[in-house]
This record gives sequence, C-alpha cells and structure tokens, in this order.
Amino acid sequence: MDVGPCSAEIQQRRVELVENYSEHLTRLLDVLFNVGAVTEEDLSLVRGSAVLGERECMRALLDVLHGRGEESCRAFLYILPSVQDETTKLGQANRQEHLRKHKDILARQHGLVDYLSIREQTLGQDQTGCWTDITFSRQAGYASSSQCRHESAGVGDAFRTHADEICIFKDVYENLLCSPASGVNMLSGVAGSGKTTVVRRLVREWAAETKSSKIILSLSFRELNLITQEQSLQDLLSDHYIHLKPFLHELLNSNPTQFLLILDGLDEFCYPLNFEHTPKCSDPERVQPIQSIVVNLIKGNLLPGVSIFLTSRPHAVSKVPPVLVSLFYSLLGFSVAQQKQYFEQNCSSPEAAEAVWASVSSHKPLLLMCHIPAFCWIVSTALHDGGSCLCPDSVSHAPHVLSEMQPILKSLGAMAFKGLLERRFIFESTDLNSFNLDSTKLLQVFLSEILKEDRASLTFEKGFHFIHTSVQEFLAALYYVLQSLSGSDPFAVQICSSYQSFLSSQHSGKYCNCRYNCSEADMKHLMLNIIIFL
Ligand SMILES: Nc1ncnc2c1ncn2[C@@H]1O[C@H](COP(=O)(O)OP(=O)(O)OP(=O)(O)O)[C@@H](O)[C@H]1O
Repeated sequence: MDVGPCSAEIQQRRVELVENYSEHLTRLLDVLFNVGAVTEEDLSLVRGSAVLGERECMRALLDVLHGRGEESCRAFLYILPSVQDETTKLGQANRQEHLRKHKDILARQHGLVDYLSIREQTLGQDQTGCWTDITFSRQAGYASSSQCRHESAGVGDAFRTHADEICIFKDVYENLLCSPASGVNMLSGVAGSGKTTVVRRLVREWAAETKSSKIILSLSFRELNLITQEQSLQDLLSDHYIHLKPFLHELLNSNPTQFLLILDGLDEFCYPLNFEHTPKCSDPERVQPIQSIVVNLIKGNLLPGVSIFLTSRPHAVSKVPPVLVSLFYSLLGFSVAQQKQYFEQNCSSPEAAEAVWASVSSHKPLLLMCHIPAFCWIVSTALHDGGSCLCPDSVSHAPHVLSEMQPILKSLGAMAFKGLLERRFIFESTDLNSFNLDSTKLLQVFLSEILKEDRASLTFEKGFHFIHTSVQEFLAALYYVLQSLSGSDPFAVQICSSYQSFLSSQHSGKYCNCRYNCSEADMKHLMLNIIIFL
C-alpha cells in the first residue's frame, strides 16, 4: 500500500503524538467522528483499549488512522493544534474556577471572629467593621535581642521613640502580595497584639481582589501540631486544600514564586526546629516529619522562590536564624488615635464610645495597655454600653458571681495549665470530663467549640479551644496562683489527676506529639510573667 505524506508523518511522530496528545483523546475522537475521518466501529475499537490506559487508546487511534488512509490522516493532522488549544483553554478556565473557589474557601476560613458576639447582638454590622488599622514597624532582617524583661513591658515604647520605619497594613499587604519579592517575612508581636487578625485581614483582602497573581496558602502551627505521621509537603497541602488537589502537583513544580505561604503562630509549634541538622529536601513529594517540612520551607529548599509570612510572639522569633529572615515586621499595636477609632467602631453607640474613651484616656495604665488590641477588645466587651456594668449594683453583685464561678474557673485553669505544659491549645470532650467540666453556659464563655477532622476515620469530632490563647494563659496563671497559695504543687496535681487519664483515653494516639515541652522552670517563669503583667 502506498503511504501518503500525512500517514508517513504520523508514523514518524508516533512517540511524540502518544506523549503529548493522549490526554486530548476524547476531544480528538469527537472531532474526527464529526468530520467523517473515523467510523463508529473505529471509535469502539479505540475505546476498547481503555482498560490499558489512554496512551494505549492513542496508539490504537494512530493504527486506525493508518488503516483508513491518507485523507483521514490529513484530517487528523489538521485538527491537532486546535484541539490542543481548546483543551488547554478549558483546562485554564477550570483552573481559574478552582482558584476562585480557593479564594472563597480561604475567605470563609479567615472570617473575623468576635468570640463573645457582642457586636452581632448590639451592632448588627458586617464583619468588615471589626478591623481597625494598626501600626507596624519594619526593618531588614532582625537581630537577636536579650530576653531579660517581659516582652509586654516594651508595649508603647515604639510609639514614643520612632526608632524604626513605621508602616501600616496596606504597606505589608503590598509587599507580600503585589511585589515579586520572595523569602521569609516575619511578623512579631506580643500576646493579643493582633497577628492572627492581620493574617485574617490579609487573606480576606486578597480574596476580594481580582488582580493579585499570588496564591495564598495559609496554615497555623496550632494545626500543624496535630500532624503526628510523617508526610510530604504535597500531601499536607492537598489534605488541607482538597479543591486544589488536581493542580497541586503542577502548581508546586511549575512556579513556586506564585505562592504566599502563611504560617501563623510559630510560638505555638510543639516540635523543635533544627536548622543545622535537618536533612536537606527539595522534593515536595518526599515524606518527612512535619518539623523537617517547616525547616526546608523556611530555608528555601522546598518551593524555592516562595514568599513566606511567618508570625510569632517575640520570645519564639529566635527559633528562626536571623540570616533566613529578609524582612522583619513588629506589630506595635494601636496608636492613641487608633485606640479611639477602635472604640468608635466597637461600642454600641457614639455616646457609649465616648464614655469608654473617657474612662480609658483618663487612666494612664489602661491607655498604655490599650495599645494592645486584645485589651481594647476586653475593655470594649466589658464596657460596650458605656460602662453601665460598673454601676454600684453590678459591682456589688460581682463578688457573689465570682465565688459561684470559682470552682469552675479553677478546673478550667487546671486544664489550661496542663495544655500549656503540653503546648496544647485544642482539647477533647475526654479532657473536659477529666476536669469535671461539662458544656455549661459558663463554659461557653471561655471555650469555643470546633469540629476536628479525624483523617484516619474520615469523621469529624468535637474539639474545644479557649476563646483566645491569652485567656488560656490567664486561667492557667490563676490556677497556678491558687494552687501555690493553698500549698499544693500545681505540677504534681496535673500529672496525677488528668495526664494519666489523658494517656489512657481512646484518642491519645492522635496526640502522641503532646508531650511535656515546657520544663517546670520555664513554666514557672511564664506564669510569673503573666501574673506580673496582669
Ligand atoms: N486590627 C484590629 N482591629 C480590630 N480588632 C483587633 C485588631 N487586631 C486584633 N484585634 C482584636 O484583638 C484580639 C486579639 O488579636 P489576635 O488574636 O489577632 O492576637 P495575636 O497577636 O494573634 O495573639 P496571640 O499571640 O495570643 O495568638 C482579636 O480577637 C480582636 O478582637
């Protein structure tokens, strides 16, 4: 049989055609059938090879075309480029759709939270109203500082000295999401200074914007603490972002510079980071312990060129060697004008805001503390109606309420203390039971209920965390003081009363990472610092 030029070309390009066009097979068959280049029997024959995979189907199609002769081969070569274009366009549209979904999912996960729901009840504003602009300082890299004084003791200093370059949220946003800069950007701030809120704001602004070409991936060290099995970066991300799974391999391997990876709360990470001895790994598919993934990401071995935004309380900043940090932000908190604005946005009426501001601004220590947003939050929550809860009636009622609450506060404090010892911020119903805590209304004021996914059984179970880490720390400090004053050893009580039951609980396997990470001396130091500050 005479072989025409098109038929010969197909034979010559056979390997390349199988390699590059097998994924477009369905579309190719449709078009070839529509133009009459193949018959229905041909289609059945080609599809009959499906059990052997799409490449085998492609080989069968090339054989069929060869058998059909030069005309069919010419039609095939003619339609080839357009089919590939069309499929690529479809793929891109599909990818855009998934990225859009990714933005929606992240925006939902990073909604601003007002734990006590006072705004919802009294203000009825949407969540965007919860954000007040906040002041940052910025410098290239960071120098390790001495840890001699409590980190919160420096609150307010920067507003007086202006030693560093001052900037606002917009500058941080533009640097992270609108510039091609890569490397590690660190955000340091004392407890309650608003680091997580900055992360939430960043994600929400990005999700609402259409221009940014970056893709945010956001993980918290609190979640990473729950990973006890070795896994690969790709598995970690595809477990976390199931909707990106089909593209993740391609995204990670093609252009890591398009990602902004947010890692929130380094101070909460319960695993040690060993930057000197962790084996180098640049393969996103290689299985390794979670702390090695973190080290390799920060060192730029995994996902070279990715931007990382790492948040931490000041005491844990030095876990990352200064040489690996390109830009260092400190969260200074609210300036006096921003504090005033905060109360205007968060009190139930302009009159209430004015009354709260009059109280705050006339008490120097309160004014100083209100540089920290968490304090503004506590003050506005307590005095949201302008201070009526300070009226004589409420004040005389307080000791009675407090004495009623004491046993439950002590138990909560014990659980909070145990959590800090173990670097644990998420608790299970079994933990609550072992401290005789049930989900009473009072408990709901201090604890938020969450659903935790158990990947092994593909089920969700109830978990709890304190409404804010500072609340966990405060209650732990309260417990520590009460135990010490009554002559009991807070550490001994912990080990006998609950740690044993925790270990024997059916879920303990999942928390095998939750070992004692704080030494007794560290813990005493931490408790004293909290007590002194409060
Ligand atoms: N910019 C802001 N505008 C309005 N409220 C804020 C802002 N920043 C923080 N807050 C309030 O302060 C509280 C504490 O903030 P956030 O949890 O972000 O602090 P953090 O620095 O992450 O604390 P931690 O170190 O304990 O994790 C928030 O729940 C919120 O109520």
